[in-house]
Amino acid sequence: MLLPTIQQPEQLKNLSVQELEELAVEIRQFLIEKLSVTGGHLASNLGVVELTLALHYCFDSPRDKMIYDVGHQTYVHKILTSRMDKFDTLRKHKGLCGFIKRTESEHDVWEAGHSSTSLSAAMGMALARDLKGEDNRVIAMIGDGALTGGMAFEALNHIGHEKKKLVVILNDNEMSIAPNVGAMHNYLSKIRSDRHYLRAKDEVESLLKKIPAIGDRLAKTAEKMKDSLKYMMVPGILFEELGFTYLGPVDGHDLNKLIDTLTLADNVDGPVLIHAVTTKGKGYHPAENDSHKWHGISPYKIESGQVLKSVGNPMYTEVFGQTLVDLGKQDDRIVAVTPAMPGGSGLIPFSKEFPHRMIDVGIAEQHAATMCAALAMEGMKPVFAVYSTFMQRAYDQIVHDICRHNANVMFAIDRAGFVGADGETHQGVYDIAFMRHIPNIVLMMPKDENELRHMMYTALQYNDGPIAYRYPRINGTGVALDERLECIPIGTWEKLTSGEGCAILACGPMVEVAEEAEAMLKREGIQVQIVNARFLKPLDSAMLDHLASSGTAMIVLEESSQAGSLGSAVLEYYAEQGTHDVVVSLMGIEDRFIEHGSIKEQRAEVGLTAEAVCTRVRDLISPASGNLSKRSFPS
Ligand SMILES: Cc1ncc(C[n+]2csc(CCOP(=O)(O)OP(=O)(O)O)c2C)c(N)n1
Ligand SMILES: CC(=O)[C@@H](O)[C@H](O)COP(=O)(O)O
Ligand SMILES: [Mg+2]
Repeated sequence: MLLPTIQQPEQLKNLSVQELEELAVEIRQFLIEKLSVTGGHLASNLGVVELTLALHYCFDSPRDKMIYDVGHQTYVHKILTSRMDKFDTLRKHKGLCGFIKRTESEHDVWEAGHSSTSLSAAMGMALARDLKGEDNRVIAMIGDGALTGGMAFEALNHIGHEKKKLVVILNDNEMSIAPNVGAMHNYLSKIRSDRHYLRAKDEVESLLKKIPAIGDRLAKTAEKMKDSLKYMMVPGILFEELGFTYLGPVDGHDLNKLIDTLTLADNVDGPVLIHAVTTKGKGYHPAENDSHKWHGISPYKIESGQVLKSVGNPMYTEVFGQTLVDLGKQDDRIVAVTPAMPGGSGLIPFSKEFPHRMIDVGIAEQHAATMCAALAMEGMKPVFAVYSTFMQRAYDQIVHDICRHNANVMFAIDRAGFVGADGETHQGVYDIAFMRHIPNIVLMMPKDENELRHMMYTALQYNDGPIAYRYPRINGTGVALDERLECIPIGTWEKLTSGEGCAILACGPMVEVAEEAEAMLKREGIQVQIVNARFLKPLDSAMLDHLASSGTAMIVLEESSQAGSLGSAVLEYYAEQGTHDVVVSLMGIEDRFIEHGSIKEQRAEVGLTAEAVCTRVRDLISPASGNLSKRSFPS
């Protein structure tokens, strides 16, 4: 066994290619075994074993900067950089991060989680290197999916212009999470698969070499012919025209070829793009067969590939997906738009029912948002189905193209709140803050999956501009689903208890936390009232005025950034109303990034628990509290 002997990447340089190949087998076995217990991004990592070995064999990390796009495919990098023994804690609370993490290793030089940033980072590091007069290499590994992200094209454009020495490894496995889409994908497929195309290229090149330079006029003709033939035959001409030296396509599992190609690339002065062709899920049959499912996988049985699904009520995402099918049958104006997340967003049923009305635009949130605005302006009812965290990419398009046009776009914001194992790069905790201040937007969050369905129906009937509903990455509550859907009056909250006493204004899954706290406090003889603050914009001003006039102390309980979200909106409201003798205590997420772990652990870490709510209520109502001194600013 070679793997246990590898503590540092430089040890690879002493191995023969055959030994590297043996190491690749051991690494795959290690990944398959470890992730059968922890879960994680198995397919992507199985696909980059040889690429990562060749990278560390040919270059010298951390002096040479290795930048991984998204960073979900860095388990092999972590194995080779002394973290093998931590894989039992992969994506666990305070354990090994599932993405690149600078605090874990000096070899982790660029963190991500969101796609398509690697080329910009590579350009920045190459520019800094040259300005400092240093000579380290800069290598970025980007997948074919990540290459569909607009940022990647911005960076390609700039890199090709500046012609800095750097290497881009395009890991082309034909897959994003789902099968990849787009014209770039089709172009790469042509290069990858047209063997005739490649054979012809050799013949053409040998022909071109035979054309003697005869006299100036003919020589110019020959040159033009060479260019046009090259244009037709040389694969990767697109990248060549952008200023890169294109090398490939090369078998991304052939270590000999990879090492030769990386060595060749290292001798090119200027930007090089290596087109590596790989198989996502390589080496594990279930993952190779269905790399969409095995992109991000739960624990599984190795022999059968049976996933050990956690039991529980249907996820909110599932209820969303099924309800959208029902609504889609009633209204053929509905078009679902997803930036590369058809599976994760629950849109597969809708795409099967309405293949022409589910549009996957690739990893292109900005394009998706603006396209939705135009769809709406042409009378369609677009659903922009997007994870909260990835919607951050489209902030300007939401302001400039959707809300300013007051376009009837419906936002289905999934993964709202803590997301668990993906951690800080994926937490859906900022969208209330960055959406509620945009004019014309209506923003809702249901207390359960039944209310989600009513909100989806409300959004469909709403024709006064953009309207959004946000829902979490958790199982539903199991509440019965109404057959008949009705509109919820815009801007109305829901009083869930008849009692008086301290009011807990809770949204989304925090309603359940509030109900748990209410039961605990009742046993102490303390009454609280619970309000389902299901509209984040507009607020229920009548309810807020009533609470203030009755002198009720309030707690705003939300699984989102405390700064700028619902709690801030309530404080702003009272300030604008000149209501100064009101007590509002905020319970949200403090001003820091919350790392990976379970959602339960993340909530506990920031005090979004029933116990913490009870403590806050007791503090608020205790005689010593002196209400006014308790006017609460974000804690
Ligand atoms: C901005 C953004 N949108 C969506 C995602 C979700 N996402 C994570 S990995 C991935 C596909 C990446 O495909 P590729 O780059 O080809 O990597 P592979 O997994 O195929 O190796 C997507 C869409 C993301 N991380 N960032
Ligand atoms: C790496 C990445 O961004 C995606 O794979 C993401 O992890 C998917 O998240 P879900 O598992 O919540 O769909
Ligand atoms: Mg891919």
